[in-house]
Amino acid sequence: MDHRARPYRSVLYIPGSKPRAMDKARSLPVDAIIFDLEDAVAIDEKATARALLAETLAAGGYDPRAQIVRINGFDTDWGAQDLDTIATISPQAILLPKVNSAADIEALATRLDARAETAQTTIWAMMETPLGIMNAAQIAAAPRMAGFVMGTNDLAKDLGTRQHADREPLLTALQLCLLAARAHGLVCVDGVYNAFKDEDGLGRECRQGRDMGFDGKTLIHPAQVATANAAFAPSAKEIDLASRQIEAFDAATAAGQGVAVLDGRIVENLHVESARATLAKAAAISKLEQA
Ligand SMILES: CC(C)(COP(=O)(O)OP(=O)(O)OC[C@H]1O[C@@H](n2cnc3c(N)ncnc32)[C@H](O)[C@@H]1OP(=O)(O)O)[C@@H](O)C(=O)NCCC(=O)NCCSC(=O)C[C@H](O)C(=O)O
Ligand SMILES: [Mg+2]
Repeated sequence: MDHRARPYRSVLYIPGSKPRAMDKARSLPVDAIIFDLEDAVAIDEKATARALLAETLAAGGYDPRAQIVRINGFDTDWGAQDLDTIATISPQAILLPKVNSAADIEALATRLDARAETAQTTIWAMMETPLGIMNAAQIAAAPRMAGFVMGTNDLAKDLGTRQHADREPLLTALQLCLLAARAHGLVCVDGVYNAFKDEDGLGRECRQGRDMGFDGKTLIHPAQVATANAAFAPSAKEIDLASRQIEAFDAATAAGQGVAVLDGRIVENLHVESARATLAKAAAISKLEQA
């Protein structure tokens, strides 16, 4: 499936060191999984997590969920070995943490190009450093790029922001990354909500992310999945409006007019494009949930 056509409402991180959690994910209704070898894995567990993850992914059972592996950076003791091990199972996508520039992506792409097993592997970038945010457009345009994941914890740390429920200190960075992702046809998913037992707070942040234009939210616990799936799916009202906009525009076109009027508002070709995208997203979600 084309990476922009598939839903990414819920993108769950799973530590590569936790076999029970990796097993549980085979039955969770998530759109995508990030199998993590980076920050969720303690230093003395890095090697065992890497081997366990390769074995677990080779065993499979995660389709139709999108599967992304977050390796450690190449400036650490583990990044090169992570890639060597994970490459053997032809991963769908590699997520590179703390990306600062297009050169970081090009270096990973060169390593992937050198192996037959990773011919189809795409690259996702963690957008979580001030330099990375400033270089978002060139990173989005780099080879093999398919998606951005906002790393709001690292970003807040580097910026020295205070925590605000409305995330005001982070909004410029979030919007810059969305702009760059959309300009280059990438998926863009929002950062995690750390208080995983606070359903109301998560719901608010998901709605904010959806309003901004994110495709979905990264999650840290299964209890967060339903909230994200609901927030990032087109609502029944949106689906109804989209269908009626298409109908009204088709009728106007048949009558030789370029613009329709529905519920007191104009409907032009660009609105019909959005309406078709809404219906396509709803259909993709329905297909994924039935698979
Ligand atoms: C947050 C947790 C440490 C909580 O763990 P725990 O106390 O074990 O949770 P529960 O007992 O409530 O778990 C219930 C069952 O659910 C399974 N589980 C828990 N978490 C996950 C998960 N992420 N994926 C799949 N399954 C999960 C447990 O195994 C239990 O199963 P069972 O026993 O069979 O019923 C824990 O949730 C956790 O470790 N979460 C992931 C944390 C993580 O990945 N952090 C790194 C990513 S966030 C990040 O790095 C952001 C970014 O880089 C930035 O800068 O912002
Ligand atoms: Mg991070």
